[in-house]
Amino acid sequence: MVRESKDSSFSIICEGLAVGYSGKPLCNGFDLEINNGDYICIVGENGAGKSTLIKTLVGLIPAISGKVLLRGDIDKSDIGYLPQQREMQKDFPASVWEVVLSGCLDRLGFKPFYGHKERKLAADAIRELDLEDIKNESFRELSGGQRQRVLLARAIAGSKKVLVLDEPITGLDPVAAAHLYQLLNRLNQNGTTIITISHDISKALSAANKLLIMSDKPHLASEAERKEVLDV
Ligand SMILES: Nc1ncnc2c1ncn2[C@@H]1O[C@H](COP(=O)(O)OP(=O)(O)OP(=O)(O)O)[C@@H](O)[C@H]1O
Repeated sequence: MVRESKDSSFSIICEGLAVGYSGKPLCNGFDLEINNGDYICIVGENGAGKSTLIKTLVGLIPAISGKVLLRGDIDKSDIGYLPQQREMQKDFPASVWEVVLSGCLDRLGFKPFYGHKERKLAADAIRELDLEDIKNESFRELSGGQRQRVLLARAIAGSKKVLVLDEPITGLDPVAAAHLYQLLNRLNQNGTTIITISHDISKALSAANKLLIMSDKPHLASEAERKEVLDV
């Protein structure tokens, strides 16, 4: 049975959720509740279905069975998504500003153009991620670390409620990766709910309050499992 959280103003609830492709599940149905303020790190072996779960959570692919419910003060447009670097177009012919602004597309509804509100959200995200100096530069000419920051700004412009990040440090050098973790911590401390996949488990875990182990039976790690993962 799904528990209603009284402390949070919203929850993302997986109810008997099984994810996969072409009707074939990668896992058994499982229950999970994500509350606002959570920082969840998804871990598991290669091919376990971590990215598939994330894509199902953000609504890019349908669940095989069960469902994802949004409860409380949240809707689909409140969930910002950062795909894996290898899945996005690196030679996108747009400026940093245009890429960040495009994060507000979902907010436009039936409006044909970006308005003052969307421009302000994009400008705030650019400031927050320290991108003002490069905001007129071409996205395709940036380094991997800069690109990742721009894409994070894009996701934040779309929503600061929930950020779903698929291996956000892929391709980043250790310094850029450390900056990214600091930034995610700051966002989380300021109220953004974060759901991330990371292979750098010890770093991700130092910030995450919940660890979701993706396997045949996806579940939140016990304290003992958490310690075990950290010791590996
Ligand atoms: N579009 C797709 N159609 C069919 N099968 C897919 C598709 N994308 C991924 N798969 C398969 O689903 C399984 C899970 O893939 P997924 O990318 O979710 O795993 P992962 O845990 O994120 O792996 P990794 O740690 O290597 O990134 C893999 O066997 C993969 O080959």
